[in-house]
Amino acid sequence: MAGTVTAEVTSASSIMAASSLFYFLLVPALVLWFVYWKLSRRHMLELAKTLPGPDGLPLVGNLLDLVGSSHSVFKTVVTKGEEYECVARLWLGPKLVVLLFDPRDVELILSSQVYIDKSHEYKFFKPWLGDGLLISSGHKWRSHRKLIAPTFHLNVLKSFIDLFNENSRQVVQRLNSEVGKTFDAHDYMSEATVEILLETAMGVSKKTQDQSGYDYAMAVMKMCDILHVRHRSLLLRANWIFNLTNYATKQVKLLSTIHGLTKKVIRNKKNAFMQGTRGSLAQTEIKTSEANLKAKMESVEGLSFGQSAGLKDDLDVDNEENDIGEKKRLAFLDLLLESAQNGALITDKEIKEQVDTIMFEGHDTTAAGSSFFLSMMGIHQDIQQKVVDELYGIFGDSNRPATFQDTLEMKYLERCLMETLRLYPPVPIIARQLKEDLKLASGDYVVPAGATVAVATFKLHRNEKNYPNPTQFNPDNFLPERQANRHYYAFVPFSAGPRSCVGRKYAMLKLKILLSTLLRNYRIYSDLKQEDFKLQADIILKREEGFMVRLEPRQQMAKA
Ligand code: HEM
Repeated sequence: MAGTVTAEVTSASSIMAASSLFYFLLVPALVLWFVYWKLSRRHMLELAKTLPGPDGLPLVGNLLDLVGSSHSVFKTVVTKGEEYECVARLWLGPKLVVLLFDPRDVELILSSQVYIDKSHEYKFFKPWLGDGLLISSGHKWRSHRKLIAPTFHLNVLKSFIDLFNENSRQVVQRLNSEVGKTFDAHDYMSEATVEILLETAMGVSKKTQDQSGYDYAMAVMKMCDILHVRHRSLLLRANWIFNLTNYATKQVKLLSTIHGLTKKVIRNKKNAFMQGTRGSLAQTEIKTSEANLKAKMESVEGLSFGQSAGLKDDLDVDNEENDIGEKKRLAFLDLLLESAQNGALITDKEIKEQVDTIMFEGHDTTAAGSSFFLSMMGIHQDIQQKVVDELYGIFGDSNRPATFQDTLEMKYLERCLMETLRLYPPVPIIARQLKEDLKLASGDYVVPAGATVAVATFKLHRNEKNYPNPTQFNPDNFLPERQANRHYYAFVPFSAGPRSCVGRKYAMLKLKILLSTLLRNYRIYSDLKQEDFKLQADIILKREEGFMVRLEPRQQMAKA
């Protein structure tokens, strides 16, 4: 008995000794780690001190500015940003974020092959988009970009024109039930853009779609809200804390809707492949002889975004690399499935990630862009009339579908679209992680390695030096002569350089057909003015109150 007690006492005291040794070692280990952490950040802190920026509180920095509703945060950031002309430094807890607003600095970031990695904030997309084009880096990004960019080549896009027209007419029919009422145009634009993507890039016909694009679009919107909350909250950035919250449960549910659709799309397409229906939508044989290369280059220039304003288009770099020799052009999902069958280019998991990426990037951005465009037309009746006059010049009283040539003639409509993307860029922030110091061109500043650099397109596009009276909706900002005198990086709604948007020609062609069809059929009104917009600081720029407009049918497009 006495022996047992002695043994217990001995074992208890050895546990105590071990735990005191643990604490004895833990404290110096923590101190050492803290000293190392401090020293490793010294360079960053010293350089950060030289950058202009609002004062913050100890430990949390400027995080309190990000507390509140999406709209109030947006307003606070925009108001505080007014003080800073080219660059502003923010501390989000220990995280250094440097916002750039000067085109010369924006060029250094976006045109670079070095500052090419996305910032840590993009990792919250991972459960949704995996290692898709938007967030991947290094060899994987490069090889997949090379594979995917040509699937949005002009010759593929031209084969989508009938589907763009057909879907646009269906939107016109659906909108018939809203005539005379005030309603949120974004709901219709979201549904339409999802369905158009499914039929074109994914090549899945309407008959095989048994789930509405609307459910998918709504789930995407709610997912973006969750990601945005995580961007703003220091606590929710940690996965282990996030996973304990209600947000994580919601995310699982939303992802099951989102992935449910994309999995079904791939399954349907694979079945069609097995049955021998390959590349049914967009397969085009192209012989790149010298003569048709010339013709092709001319037509590509004809569909650069901003063709009427003479903007250069760095997408051609992607396509030039792939333009050598004789080629078979396939639409996006056809090409990915064929590449997977032919060998090692892409795995099933990677196909799924790219489909999720294109479905997201391809619909939410264009839904926002088209909804802002309709709002602008509703507010600026005189400008709407000018667009309609142009369309009358092209189509007369006919309600025939638009051809590719027609879209080239929609020069004023295109200017209105670009002006919309200037004032309301659907992607209001583009962020990169700096692995090396960056010397800015706008002033004597160096942004240190380790910082997140964010191109704030919203503010960049409203710089008075580049756009006189910058908050006014003025499509003439995109007259060729005005554009020629402006820095190329003063307008980057699709980003620019090696990581620019692969879908921008697709977006421009689709938007021109969709929006011209809507304007040929309806006159649009808005009771709210631009000053009334409650813009939301979201992943994709939105209006908190919705995109409220009213419609009246146009009997014909005759001049007013
Ligand atoms: C008005 C419409 C659109 C706008 C304003 C837009 C804007 C952008 C921007 C700013 C980026 C860079 C994002 C970043 O670096 O964080 C981007 C990338 C991307 N966009 Fe778009 N986009 C639009 C439409 C589309 C469409 C229709 C597609 C596909 C069908 C698409 C596919 C992509 C992809 C895959 C990327 C990632 C490219 C890469 O990192 O290599 N986008 N887009």
